[in-house]
Amino acid sequence: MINGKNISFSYDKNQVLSNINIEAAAGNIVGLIGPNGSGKSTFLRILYATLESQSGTVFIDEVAISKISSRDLPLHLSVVAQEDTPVLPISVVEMVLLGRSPHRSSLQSYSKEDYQIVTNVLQRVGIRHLAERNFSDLSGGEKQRALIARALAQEANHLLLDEPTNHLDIHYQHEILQLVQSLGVTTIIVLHDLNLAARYCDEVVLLNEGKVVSSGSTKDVLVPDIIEPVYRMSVNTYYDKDCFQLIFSPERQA
Ligand SMILES: Nc1ncnc2c1ncn2[C@@H]1O[C@H](COP(=O)(O)OP(=O)(O)OP(=O)(O)O)[C@@H](O)[C@H]1O
Repeated sequence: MINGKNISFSYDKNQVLSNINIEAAAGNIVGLIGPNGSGKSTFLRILYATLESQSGTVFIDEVAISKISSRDLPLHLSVVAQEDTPVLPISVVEMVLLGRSPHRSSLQSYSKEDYQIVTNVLQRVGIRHLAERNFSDLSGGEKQRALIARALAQEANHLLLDEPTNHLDIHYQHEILQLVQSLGVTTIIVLHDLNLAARYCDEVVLLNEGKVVSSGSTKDVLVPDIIEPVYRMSVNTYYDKDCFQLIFSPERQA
């Protein structure tokens, strides 16, 4: 379980999060959605402890994150963040192997099992053929899949993803989210595409201007009355087999 309780945060005097609560129950996928600048990435950074909130607490399986050492945290929590590019040249396989480092001491070399896990996750995200390529030479979508592979190689049972479908073509957007769904890992995922959220998330938390506008089951939150004023778009819903989806059109000018 991942729990953020009463989280507030300001950059200097600019308050960007006010009293945010989120709960991802074991094995659930919770979507964090909201317009540009609503505070999603800031909130996610607080959840993985690269930013410290001025008030509130984050819990991983009911243990306050401040009580988990920085060495142990990656055993519990994998993260795919935005702008996560290595400074030094590194091959794809070396990059994904970094996901295994929390499982060994700094003096230990990677084991046969580590290499096997890395081969498996490269296969699962569809980039096994790129294993020996330089990471920084990959396309945006290939890089994104390598970063997801690294998070999977980490084998933590909690996952935070900041716009993992960024740069991915429509096939891989669905393939990666199906993969995340198949893991059964407790996940909080920032998504801009509300139809992907509708299809793959169990619950969503909708932020606007640093506040929670609505949270709960995906089908209760992603409804026109809630979505239209936040995104200033006209919204209709329809069912694609058993999954509801949204159709957007610009609001008519008066
Ligand atoms: N390092 C920073 N210093 C000061 N202000 C910041 C910083 N990072 C973000 N902000 C501001 O905090 C607010 C929330 O930004 P954040 O990136 O969390 O929003 P977001 O919902 O993830 O946006 P987007 O959908 O555009 O990625 C914005 O007004 C942004 O300008």
